[in-house]
Parts: sequence; structure tokens; C-alpha cells
Amino acid sequence: MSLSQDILFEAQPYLIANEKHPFVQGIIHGELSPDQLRYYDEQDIAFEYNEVGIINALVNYSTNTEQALLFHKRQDLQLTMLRDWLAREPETMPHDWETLKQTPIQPINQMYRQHMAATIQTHSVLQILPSFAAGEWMYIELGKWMKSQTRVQDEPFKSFLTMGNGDFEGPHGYIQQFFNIIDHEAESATPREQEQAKQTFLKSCLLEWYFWDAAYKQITWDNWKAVALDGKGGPML
Ligand SMILES: Cc1ncc(C[n+]2csc(CCO)c2C)c(N)n1
Repeated sequence: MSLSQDILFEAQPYLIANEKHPFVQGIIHGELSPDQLRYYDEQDIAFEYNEVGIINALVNYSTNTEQALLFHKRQDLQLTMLRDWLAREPETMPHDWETLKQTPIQPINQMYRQHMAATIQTHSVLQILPSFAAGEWMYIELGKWMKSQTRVQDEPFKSFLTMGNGDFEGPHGYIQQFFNIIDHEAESATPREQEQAKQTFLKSCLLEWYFWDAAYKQITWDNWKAVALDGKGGPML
């Protein structure tokens, strides 16, 4: 069995857990409050901005030029998505590139971004790529699963996790190409390095669940602190 097959087998329970999360269920049933959606939007755009640094590292530590070109193309898409996202929501969002860098990073988002950033020091595509690819894989799989569900057709719920273009899916999509790279790099890696790569992928899957959870409960440094200092955190916590 290839490393990517092994990873995907072990990631299945995480996918199911994400499907069951009340935030994801809330998308299907159109039952999320404007505050929950705003929290998600703000934190996710900051998350995607952080991914720019991860993708840069992937270009940097590529082991051949085909890899570098693929990651470079993915980076182009990332920057294009961010530009369009910033242009779309000027009312509620930090709406330019400069203010994006000042978005407050709430606790779970910080944990996830540090989990990803920590892999950069390995200088190894085999360690960096799974931290990043897991989130894309999770979103694509959730999007596919949602197509099989009866879901509300109102915005913004209708567009949530509906991947418009086919860049990510299929044998030539990013997801499969990322798994091919993981398998290629695994060939020259030790069993321990392979295990580490798998655990990194699974931890990202777990942090995906917590990312929904943080948005559902709107976990911030302020309410976290309130719980820690005097046991008060509002009804959601
Ligand atoms: C928590 C969280 N995890 C992963 C992604 C990354 N992501 C998932 S799908 C996709 C491309 C198409 O939108 C990207 C970049 C995110 N945004 N938020």
C-alpha cells in the first residue's frame, strides 16, 4: 500500500467527524447565525493568507522543477482567490491586503497555523505538504459529500463548500497531484519520516474539525480568557 493510500484510509474517521460537526450540519440546513458566519469568514481568510507562506515553502523546498511549477501554479490560484475574496466582502471583512495581515488570529486558528508553519523547518516537501494538503482534501471531500445531501439553497449556505472549478478534483487535480508527490517523496524516506508525514496529515484533519468548532462557538482569546479566569464564557462555551 502506498503512503497516500495508508493516509487516506486512516483519515476516513476524521472525514466522518467533520461531516457530523454542527457547523457543517448548519451549512446543510441553513442554520448558522450571521455572527457564526462572520467569525468563520474572518478567520478563514486569515488562514488562507497564512497558507501563502506554506505554499512559498513548498516552492522553495521542491525536489524538482515540475514540483516547483505545480506549487507555483497553486500559489497563483491562492493569491487570485484571496484577491477576489477581499474584493467580494468589503463591508464585514478586512478588505485590503494590508489589513488582512492585522486580522486577529483566534486560538484554534493559531494552533492550526503553527502546526503548519512548524513543518517548514524540516525543509522537506514530505513533511510540509501533508499539513497543507489535508485541508484541501477535507474541503473537497466535504463538498462531494454535501452534493449527496438535501441542503438549503439560500446564500451563503448554497455556495459553501461548493467547489466551482475542477482544479482540485480528478486524476489531474491538485489533490491527486499532491498525493502523487507525497508518494514520490516517501520512496526515499525512512519509515519514521513516513509515519511523521501521516501524523501531520491527520493532525490537520483534526484541526479542521476544531476550526468548525471554533466558528460554531465563536471562540476568541477574550472568551477563552474569561473561561480561564472566572469560569464565565457565555452560553456557547
Ligand atoms: C479551515 C480551512 N482549511 C483549509 C482551507 C483551504 N482550502 C480548502 S478548499 C480550498 C480551495 C478552494 O476554495 C482551500 C484553499 C481553508 N480555506 N480553510
